[in-house]
Amino acid sequence: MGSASNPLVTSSVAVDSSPLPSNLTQDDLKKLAAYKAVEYVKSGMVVGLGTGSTAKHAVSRISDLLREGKLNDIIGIPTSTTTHEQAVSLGIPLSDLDSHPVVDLSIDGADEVDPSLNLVKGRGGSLLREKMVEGASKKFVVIVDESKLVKHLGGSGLAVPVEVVPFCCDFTRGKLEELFRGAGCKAKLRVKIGANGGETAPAVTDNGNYVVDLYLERDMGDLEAASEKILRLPGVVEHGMFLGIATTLIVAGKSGVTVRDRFGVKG
Ligand SMILES: O=C(CO)[C@H](O)[C@H](O)COP(=O)(O)O
Repeated sequence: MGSASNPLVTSSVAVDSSPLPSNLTQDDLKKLAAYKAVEYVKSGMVVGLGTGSTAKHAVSRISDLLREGKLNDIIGIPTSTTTHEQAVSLGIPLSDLDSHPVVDLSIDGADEVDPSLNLVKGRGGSLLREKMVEGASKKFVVIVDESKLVKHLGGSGLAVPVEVVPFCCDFTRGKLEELFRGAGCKAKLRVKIGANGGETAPAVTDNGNYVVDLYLERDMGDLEAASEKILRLPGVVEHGMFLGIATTLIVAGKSGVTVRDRFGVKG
């Protein structure tokens, strides 16, 4: 895994620089990025299957290509129960990291991407399994529409998720808020919204844990240091900052689809 603080050498390649039709929806852009990413999938690969509204397009594209005989012998490693269910329903053969500890390629969305290809993930709640699978991948292709690009992680003003154990989760929430007080942090336990619109209970991850969402007013500074501080807190399981893990970024925006590779980290 690379370092967030290393200067990066990246290439930016416009694969379709002609502007896209202006009536494309955000979901159309997600699909364009996902389909581009699936071009990296080759027969015989073990493929990490991401979670979320962007990744689901990639999963469904892989299944189409398997059905059409354009791909063969793919083994998918799902990053959530939701993706597991989608892949099963589409007939994609599945396994896990115990049986396939090396993943050739993973494809997944992200909530934020900074200029060094560091990510925030986990607003969909699957950050732990995503980090395990994508961290075990030789290549990790991130697929986003352009709304996900930020100057620094946390810069969207939306959540930076942290998965915590349920035991005394408010204690852990408070400790997390204290850690980033200098960045104007507010830490909130994620709750499930009930059918009537009221808050009912903490949201529970696939691993039986809770999520504390960090909302930052300012840049948290050195990301590796921030990561270390979070992970040192007893009660924290994992956080949603993916530092130096992504190898390729595919962005779909009004001006076209671009691909950026990050060199010197993974093959
Ligand atoms: O990290 C994730 C789930 O835990 C998702 O990849 C992330 O939330 C992006 O989701 P979407 O593609 O729906 O915008």
